[in-house]
Formats: sequence, structure tokens, C-alpha cells
Amino acid sequence: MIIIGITGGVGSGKSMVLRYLEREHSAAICKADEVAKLLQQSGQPVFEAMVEHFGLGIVNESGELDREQLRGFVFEDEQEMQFLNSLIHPKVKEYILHEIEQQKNRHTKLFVVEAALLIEENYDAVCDEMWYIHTDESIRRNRLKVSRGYTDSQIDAIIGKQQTESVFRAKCQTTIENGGDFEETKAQIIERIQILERKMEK
Ligand SMILES: CC(C)(COP(=O)(O)OP(=O)(O)OC[C@H]1O[C@@H](n2cnc3c(N)ncnc32)[C@H](O)[C@@H]1O)[C@@H](O)C(=O)NCCC(=O)NCCS
Ligand SMILES: Nc1ncnc2c1ncn2[C@@H]1O[C@H](COP(=O)(O)OP(=O)(O)OP(=O)(O)O)[C@@H](O)[C@H]1O
Repeated sequence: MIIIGITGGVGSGKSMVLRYLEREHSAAICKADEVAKLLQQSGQPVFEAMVEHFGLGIVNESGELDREQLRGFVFEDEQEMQFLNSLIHPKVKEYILHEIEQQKNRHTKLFVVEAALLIEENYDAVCDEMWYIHTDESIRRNRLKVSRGYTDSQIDAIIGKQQTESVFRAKCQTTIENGGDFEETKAQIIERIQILERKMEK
């Protein structure tokens, strides 16, 4: 099984690349933020620990996590973010490692894990190679404003918590440029997958 780690800054197009790999290259995919969301549901130990630390203000009327409230606590405060990360990330990794084992048992050929934080969490040790999805910041800002209604200050806060472009480039074996039409992105992916497949056949 080939394991690819997909990373890059907020709004760079990681999810879009992941969806394409699932649809067109039959990849089994895993999104770390979806795993984190599962673990943050009420009744889970992570949920209880978050409420104990941040208070009932982060619980909405349905008794679930109010993500916007929690966002207000952590993206502006390094210590609070570190606390949240230390609570969630080891459990996310445990879940993903288990998923990888299951996919190996099913003889899956291509497994792709996606997160903005793969480098911080040392997923390079787990992946055969890491891909950096690169899109210029100005394009990411425009896309995020249109698609998610993010404001510049929300985007600033998230970017401030993520790796710089030079770190992403240094730590990833492949950079996929996604600032243009997605057809151009696909062409780069196809080329890279072919190289990887030839490597794995040897
Ligand atoms: C603070 C939370 C509740 C805000 O939720 P919300 O739905 O508003 O935003 P969402 O989760 O979609 O995050 C928005 C973007 O912020 C970035 N981001 C999220 N968590 C982090 C983090 N811990 N560090 C740096 N960037 C992050 C990602 O690029 C993400 O796409 C949420 O981001 C969270 O619980 N984060 C901690 C868990 C985590 O690290 N998840 C990401 C991968 S494991
Ligand atoms: N090549 C492209 N051309 C036009 N729009 C794009 C392209 N790639 C991605 N987008 C759009 O940009 C937005 C952000 O993309 P996406 O959600 O895939 O980013 P992401 O890196 O997964 O974000 P996050 O870090 O928040 O998880 C989406 O609305 C997506 O449709």
C-alpha cells in the first residue's frame, strides 16, 4: 500500500485533491479534521475534557460542541491551542494508525491522509511521501472568503497557527501547485502517481 500525506495551509485545496484521489484513483482517504470532529462529539472523553477546561460556554443548545465558541478561545491564544492540540492530536493519530492497519489488511493500494498539521504531528514517519498543496495566500484568501465567508482576521489567526511556506516545502517531497484551474492540478497529480506506481512495482 502506498501512503500519501496531503498537507498545506488553510484553503490551499487539500480537500479538493483528496476528493479527486478518492474518485479517480480509488484511494482510501482519511481527513484528520473529520476524525477530530468524531472525537469531539458529546459523550466522547475528549468532549468531556474540553468542557471541563473551557467551560459550558463551548456547548451549544443541542448539547454538542459549539465550534465557533471554541475557535474564539484557541486561535487567538497559543497556550489554549496547545492544550486543545495535546488533547486531540494523539487520539487522532491513534485512530489513523488503526485505520492504516485495517486498510493494509484489505489490500488497499493507495491510502491518503490529509491535514494542515501533518508536519507538526510527524506523519512523515507514517507516510511514504508527503505532498504540499501550494496556493498563493492571496488566492486562498479570496477562495475562503467566497466559499466559507471567512474574514481577513479569521484567516490571519489560522495562518498564524500554521507552518510557513518554506517549512512546508522543506518537509514535503512533492509540491502540487493549485493556484490555477483544477485541471492543471490534476495533471500534476497524475504524473506523480504514475512515478510512485512505477517505484512501487520495482
Ligand atoms: C477550533 C475548532 C473547534 C474550530 O472549528 P471550525 O469548524 O470553526 O473550523 P475547522 O475545524 O474547519 O478549522 C478551520 C481551519 O483551521 C485550521 N486548523 C484547525 N485546527 C487547527 C490547529 N489545531 N492548528 C492549526 N490550524 C488548525 C485548518 O486549516 C482548518 O481547516 C477546530 O478547528 C478544532 O477543534 N481544532 C482542533 C482540532 C484539530 O487540530 N483539527 C485539525 C486537524 S487534526
Ligand atoms: N484549483 C481550484 N480552483 C478553484 N477553486 C478551488 C481550487 N482548489 C480549491 N478550490 C476551492 O477553494 C476552497 C478551499 O479548498 P479546500 O476546502 O479544498 O481547501 P483545504 O486546504 O482543504 O482547506 P482547510 O485547510 O480549511 O481544510 C474550496 O471552496 C474549493 O472549492
